[in-house]
Amino acid sequence: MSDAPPMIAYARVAKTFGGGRIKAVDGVSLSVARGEFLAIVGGSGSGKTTLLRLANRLIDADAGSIAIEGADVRSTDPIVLRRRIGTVFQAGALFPHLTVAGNIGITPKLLGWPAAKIAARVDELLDLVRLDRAQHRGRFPHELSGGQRQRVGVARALAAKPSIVLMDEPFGALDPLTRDALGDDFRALHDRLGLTTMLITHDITEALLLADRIAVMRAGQLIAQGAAAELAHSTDPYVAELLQTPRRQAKRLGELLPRDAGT
Ligand SMILES: Nc1ncnc2c1ncn2[C@@H]1O[C@H](COP(=O)(O)OP(=O)(O)OP(=O)(O)O)[C@@H](O)[C@H]1O
Repeated sequence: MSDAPPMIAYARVAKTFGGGRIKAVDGVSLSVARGEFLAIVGGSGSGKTTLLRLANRLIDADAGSIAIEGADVRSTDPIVLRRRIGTVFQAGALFPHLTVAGNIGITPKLLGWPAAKIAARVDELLDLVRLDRAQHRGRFPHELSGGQRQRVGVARALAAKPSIVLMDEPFGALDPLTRDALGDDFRALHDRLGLTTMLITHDITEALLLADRIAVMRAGQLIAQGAAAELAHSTDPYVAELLQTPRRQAKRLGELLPRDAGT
């Protein structure tokens, strides 16, 4: 066992809004190991986005602490934090007036990289997210499909070589096939680059298929966490309910698409 601290560690974290009336995050303790892919699932308003925003200090916790590689985020310069943490949000989060190259290069530009180095990095990232360089570099976001926009969003998040990627429903607005392909591609990138990823999704099937571990949020609380097989043994009724749909679908699809069909 390594003594290295977790990449991300939440300890009894709480965050309220509305003068304390809304407990968005309510006493959450959660560790994410280096190289781990963690999915956060839960209903609307359960605190998923708030949990993610606390990690890169878009908002600050009211109680508890959050550490990145053992260092409290409150004592880390937010600029340094955002360089180490890439973020990908829902479709449409690109700057509409900037080209693909402009969008991908924005963080390196803010960090003062020379133009030639930014251009080389943009091309490298276009390759990484499997978009043809010449075809896409000069396009504007409105000239791209939803899936291409999200690939640019991933490239932008990776531009300054972060070790952590936070994703908030990144594939939510896409058609199922594009969503599936993008999810698989990102998972491969996560593995190849040795990233640590936290991904929010409403879709428990997506979480089960992509993540190493799943954290289940409900009313601001973390009610369960574990790999698929561990969640399958949870006695929590909400977790059981969440797993019902993928179980039913898997059974039905297994019946509709028998392995030996057509042979
Ligand atoms: N800036 C804010 N001001 C006031 N209330 C907020 C703010 N941000 C979040 N909330 C409230 O905190 C709770 C948790 O919100 P959060 O966005 O974290 O949930 P979520 O699980 O990400 O939801 P969704 O899946 O719908 O995006 C909700 O009741 C929400 O209305």
